[in-house]
Amino acid sequence: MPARLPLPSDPTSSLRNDTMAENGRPDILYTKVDEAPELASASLLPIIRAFTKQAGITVGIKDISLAGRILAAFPDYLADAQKQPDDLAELGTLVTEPDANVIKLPNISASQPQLNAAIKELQAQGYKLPDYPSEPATEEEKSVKARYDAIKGSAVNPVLREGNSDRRAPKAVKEYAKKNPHSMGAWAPTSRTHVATMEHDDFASNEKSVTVPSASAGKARIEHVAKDGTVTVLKDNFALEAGDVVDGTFMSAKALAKFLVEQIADAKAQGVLFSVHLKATMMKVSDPIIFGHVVSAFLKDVFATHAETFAALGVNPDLGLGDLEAKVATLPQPKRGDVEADIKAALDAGPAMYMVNSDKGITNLHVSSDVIIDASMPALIRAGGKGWGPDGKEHDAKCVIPDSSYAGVYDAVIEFCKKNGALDPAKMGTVPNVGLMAQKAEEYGSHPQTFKAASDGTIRIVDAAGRTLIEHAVEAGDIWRACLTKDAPIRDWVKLGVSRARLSGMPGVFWLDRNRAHDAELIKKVETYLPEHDTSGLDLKIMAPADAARYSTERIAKGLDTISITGNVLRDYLTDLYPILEVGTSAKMLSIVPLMNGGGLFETGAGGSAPKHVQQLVEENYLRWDSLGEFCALGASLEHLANAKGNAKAQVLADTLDKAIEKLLDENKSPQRRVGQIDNRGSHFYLAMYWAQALAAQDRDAALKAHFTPIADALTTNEAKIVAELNGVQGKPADIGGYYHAPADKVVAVMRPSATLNAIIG
Ligand SMILES: NC(=O)C1=CN([C@@H]2O[C@H](COP(=O)(O)OP(=O)(O)OC[C@H]3O[C@@H](n4cnc5c(N)ncnc54)[C@H](OP(=O)(O)O)[C@@H]3O)[C@@H](O)[C@H]2O)C=CC1
Ligand SMILES: O=C(O)CCC(=O)C(=O)O
Ligand SMILES: [Mg+2]
Repeated sequence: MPARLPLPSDPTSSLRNDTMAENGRPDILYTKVDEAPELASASLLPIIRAFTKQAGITVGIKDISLAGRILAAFPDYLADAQKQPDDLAELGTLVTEPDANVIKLPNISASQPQLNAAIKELQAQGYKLPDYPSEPATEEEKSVKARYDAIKGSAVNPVLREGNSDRRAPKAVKEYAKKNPHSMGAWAPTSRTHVATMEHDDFASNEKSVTVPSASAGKARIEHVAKDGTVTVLKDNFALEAGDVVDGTFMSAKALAKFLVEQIADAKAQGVLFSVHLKATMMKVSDPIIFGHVVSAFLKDVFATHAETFAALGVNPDLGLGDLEAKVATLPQPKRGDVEADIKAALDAGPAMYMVNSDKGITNLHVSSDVIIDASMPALIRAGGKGWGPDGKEHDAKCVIPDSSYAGVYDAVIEFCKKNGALDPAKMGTVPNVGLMAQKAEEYGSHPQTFKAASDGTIRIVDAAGRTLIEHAVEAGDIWRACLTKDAPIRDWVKLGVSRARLSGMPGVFWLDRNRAHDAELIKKVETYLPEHDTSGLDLKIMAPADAARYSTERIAKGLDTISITGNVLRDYLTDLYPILEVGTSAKMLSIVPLMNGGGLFETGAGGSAPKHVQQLVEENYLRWDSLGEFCALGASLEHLANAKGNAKAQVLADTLDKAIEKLLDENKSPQRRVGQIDNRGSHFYLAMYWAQALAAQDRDAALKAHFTPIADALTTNEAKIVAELNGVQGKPADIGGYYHAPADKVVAVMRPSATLNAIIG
C-alpha cells in the first residue's frame, strides 16, 4: 500500500523553515484544489513563495480538493499515515476571524459519478475507503452515505464564503480585451435559438416568503404531513433569527414531466438541438432530480419497456445517461444488445441533442455536472446562439431552463442579440457584480432543506412556538425547498453595493422583482438599509431581473457600465455571462470576498476547474489554463495583507505584481491554445520575469530591489532557453499518475520542466 506522498502543498513539507505569522499561522493560505487549477499551482506556487518570502510573508496550503475532503472524512478507514486533517472545517472557522487571508482556487463540486470515480481512484491507490452505499441498510452504511453526501456538490464555497462578493474585470484586462477582441459568433435575426421555461408550477411561481418576526425566532422544523395525518419531520433545528428572510417553494413533478415532454417534441418539430441547463453542483439536491426527469422524459419508452431490468441494475436516471450506459454494458448478451438498441432508437427518434463532446459522443444528458448553466449559457450566447450537435456541427438550440426564476435573464440577452447582432468586445462596457452570498444566502444554501415529497400531503415550516410560517400542498415526487437569507449579510450587501457605486462612479441596479415573494421581502430591506448610507449623487435603481438584463445589455452595447447588485444565483450566472461576452472568459475576473469579520477571501476568476484542460495536458502535455485569476487574487491578497498588517513590503510586491500583470497582457504572454506556443507554465515564467523586473526597477524598498535585480537579470538573459525548455516537452502524452489524487512528484515533474527556471526561482 503506497503511503501518502509528501505533497509540496503540505504545510509541513515546505513551510517548516518559514517564519510564521505571530499566531503561528501562515500569513496567506492558498488552497489545494483539483483538475486544471491544481496542475497550475504546481508551477505557480513555487514562484509565489519565492517572491513573497522576501517580504517575510508565509504562504501555507489547505487541501480542499475532492480527494482531500474524502480522505479527511474517513479517518476510521485509513492507516495512520494516510489520515488527513479536515482542512475545510479549519478554513471554515478561520474565515470568521479578522486576520483571515485566503486565496481560494476553484474546486470540483462533485456530481455522484465524479464522487464515485474519485473513491475508486483512491481505493486503487491503497486507501481502504468504503464504496458509496446508494441504498444504505445498516447504521454504518447510513453514516458512510451521510459523510459522502456532505462532500458532494458545492460543499466548499458555501463554507468559505463568509462575506458578500465583489467580482469585476480588472481595468488592464478590460483594456486588453478592447484592444484584442476575442472571437464572437455572429447572431442572425432568424436564429431559432430560444429559452424554454415552465412559468407555472415551478419554484418561481410557488414561492412564499416571510421576514421572520421576533415571535418566530428559534429552532423551526420542516415537516411533511401525509394525507392520513402522519407527520414526518424532514428537518429539525432549522435556526431562524428575527429579521431573516425565509422562503419555501416547490416544483411540481407532474408539471415538470409534462413540460419536458412538450419541449422535447417541440425541439424535434422545430429542428433545433435540445439542451437543458441546470446547476446540479450547487443545487445538489433539486437539480440532479430535475436532470433525472429530463433523462426519463427523453428515454420514456426505454424506461417503461425495461423497468424490471433497470430496477435490477439499480439504474437511477438522476445519475445520467453515462451511468445508465455503463450499467447496461454489464448485462449479458443478447439482453445488452437489445437494451442498447432501444436506447439508440429512442435517442434517434428524439430531437438532435446538444453535445458536450460530439467527437466522443458525450451528450448533454451524460452527467449532470457536464452542463452547468453559468458557463454553458454564456458559451452558447458567445457562439452566436449555437451549440454542437451529434453531427459535430453547430446548430440553433432550444435551451431548457425549467425553473423560471432567472430564465428570463438569458432570454433577454438572446432576444437582444437576435435584434442587434452580437455584442462587440472592442466597444462594449462592463457589468461588474456585487453579490449577496454570505452565510449560505438564498437558493445556494438550500440543499439541507430540499426534499422530494414522499407522498401527497403538505410540507410546512413550523416555528419554535408551533405556528406554521409557510405551507404548501404537494404531490408525491414534488421537489420542495426552503431558502434562508440572513439579515446581517443583506445589510452588508447593500453597503457593498453603495460603496462599489461610489468608488466606480457607475450606476447600480438591484436585480429584484417586486412580484416575486422573496424579492419583495428583500426590497423592503434594501429600502430600509439604503438610507444608512450617503447615496447623494449615486444612480441606484431596482429592476426585475429580465428588465435589468435588458437595460444592462443595452447599456454595454453602447459602451456604458452598470453594476449588477444581485442575489446569490444571479451573482453566479452574471459573473460568467458578462465576463465571457466582455473578455472571453471569466477566468480573468477579480473576485473578492470582503469577509464580514474583516478578513479577506480572494477567489480566482469566476469559472471552474475546466476538466477538458486536464485531458489536453494528458494527451499532449499542453495546459491551456489561464492563471490570470490567480495572479489577480494574489495581488488583492497582498494588498489586503499590506493594509491589515502594515507590511509595506507586501504593498511593494502588490504594486509590482500589478505592473507585471499589465505587461503580461500587453506582451500577450497568456497561455495560447496550441502545442508549440507558451502554455500555462510559460505564462508563469513571464509573470515571474516581469515581476522581478518591476521589483528591480522600483526604489521604494532597497532590499527587495537588491534581491530581485540579479533574479530579473538571470530570467531576462535566459528567456529563450527557459521558453525552449518549457515548450520542448509539449506534443507528447504526459503522465500525471492520477486524476483526482495525482501523486505530487509526477505532477511537479510535468509542471516544472525547465531546470533553468527552477534553479533561478529555487
Ligand atoms: N469557484 C469554484 O469553485 C467553481 C467551481 N466550478 C466547478 O468546476 C467544474 C467545471 O465547471 P464548468 O462549468 O465546466 O466550468 P469551467 O469554467 O471549468 O469550464 C468552462 C470553460 O471555460 C473556459 N475556462 C474556464 N476557466 C479557464 C481558465 N482559467 N483558463 C482558460 N479557460 C478557462 C474553458 O473554455 P473555452 O474553451 O471556452 O476557453 C472551459 O472549458 C465543476 O466541477 C464545477 O462545479 C465551477 C465554477 C466555479
Ligand atoms: O460552488 C460551485 O459549485 C460553483 C461556484 C460558482 O460557479 C461560482 O461561484 O461562480
Ligand atoms: Mg459560477
